[in-house]
Order: sequence, then structure tokens, then C-alpha cells
Amino acid sequence: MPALLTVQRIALGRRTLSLLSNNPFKWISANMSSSSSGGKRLRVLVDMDGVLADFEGGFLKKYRAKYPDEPYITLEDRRGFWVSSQYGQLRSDLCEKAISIWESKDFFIELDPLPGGLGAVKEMAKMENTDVFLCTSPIKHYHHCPYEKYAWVERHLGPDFLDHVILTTDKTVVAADLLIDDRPDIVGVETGPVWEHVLFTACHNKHQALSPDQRRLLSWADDWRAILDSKRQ
Ligand SMILES: O=c1ccn([C@@H]2O[C@H](COP(=O)(O)O)[C@@H](O)[C@H]2O)c(=O)[nH]1
Ligand SMILES: [Mg+2]
Repeated sequence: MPALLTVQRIALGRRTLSLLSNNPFKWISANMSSSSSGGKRLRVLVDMDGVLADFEGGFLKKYRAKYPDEPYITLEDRRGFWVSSQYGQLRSDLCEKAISIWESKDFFIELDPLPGGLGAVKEMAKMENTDVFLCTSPIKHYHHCPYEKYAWVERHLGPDFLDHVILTTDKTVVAADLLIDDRPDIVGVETGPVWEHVLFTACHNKHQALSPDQRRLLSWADDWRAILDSKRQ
């Protein structure tokens, strides 16, 4: 009983909204992590494709090189998260051609970093009471992608960051305070994930309206520090 009272007291003092979520144990796991000094640590998940690595730019460059005579979609005209769907709508056989690009060797390792992302993540990782993880979904064609995602992190962020990589096809089961991700609809088996999803603006989502309680990070030049700070209170 005293343990229950302690949990209730903490809950009232911190994220009261979380009490409304459908699973109190999720709230406890996400909020009980403490720094050595007793303060709450902030846990941030940062997506890779479309947030740190230029998936869209890398795709278009390699698609045009491999299929120079086929139609393509400019980044300006991209709509919707799934590149393959939009190419399939353009012409049905282009869906498979698009998929062949990111299933190829060296696609993920050769993605360019998006402006400001590496600096932001390095700075975040040095912040007091802050834990940063790179949370990214591999493709099912696993021959190159998982290896190359790790190799990309080592190349651009250094070997120490390898301990901070989370490969998962379901981000809803990962507990954190924040998820910075360019995919608008992040769904999975957990219907009430504990993190707040901040939508990172990308060519495919920039026209999309947000629900009133959703926030965007327009780019890494936007005020990501303020977003982190807002979760510390
Ligand atoms: O049309 C597409 C576009 C992307 N993908 C893959 O989805 C994941 C996205 O990962 P996030 O962690 O959500 O950024 C990535 O592996 C892409 O290659 C796809 O399969 N089809
Ligand atoms: Mg992404």
C-alpha cells in the first residue's frame, strides 16, 4: 500500500495526463528512471530515415541513376510517407522499381546526413539528465539494411553511439518521453504509447495538417532544445 501511495503522489505532481492512459504500468516505467542526483532523466528517441539521414534525397538520386528513362516524382511533389505507394500510383510497375532502390547494397550507408541533425544529437547526448536513442525501423529485406544502419551511425556519430541504436518495426512498445519522427502515423501493438511524437517536417508530410495537440519540428534549425525543455517540467 505505501508503494501505491508513493506512485499516486508522484503521478499527481508530474504528468497528470499520463494517468489517463490505459496502462498505468507504462507510466511507471517511463517516469521512474532517475538520475543519480534523484532528478528525472529525459529519454528522447530520434528517428534515422527522414530525420537524421536523407532517405528521400538518396532514393531519388539512385532511382534516377538506375532508371533514367522512367518517370519520377520530385521532392516537391512527394505526398504520403510511402514512396513505393506514390510510385505505384504513377504507374503500377514503378512500385517494385522504387523498392529495389532501398533493397540494394549501399543504399542506407550512403545516405547523406540531413543538415544539423548530427550536431543536434551529439549535443543532446551531452545534456545533463538526458538519454538519447536512435530509434529506426529496418526493412524486411534484411540483407543490407540493419548492418548499414549501424555502420552509418558509427561513421557519422562514432562507435559510442552504437549502444544507443534501437532497431524496431514497432516504436509504440519503446518507452520514452519524446519521439522525433517524420512518419505521421506511428502505430503498433501499444495503442497508448508513452512518448509524445513530435513530427519532423519532411517533403512528404509538410502539407499534412496536424491535430491540435501535435507539435512539429520544422528542421534541426528549429528550436529542438525548447521541445526537450518543455518535457522536463
Ligand atoms: O515507401 C517506403 C518508404 C520507406 N520505407 C522504409 O520504412 C522505414 C522507415 O523507417 P523509419 O524508422 O520510420 O524512418 C525505412 O526502413 C524505409 O526504408 C519503405 O519500406 N517504403
Ligand atoms: Mg523516418
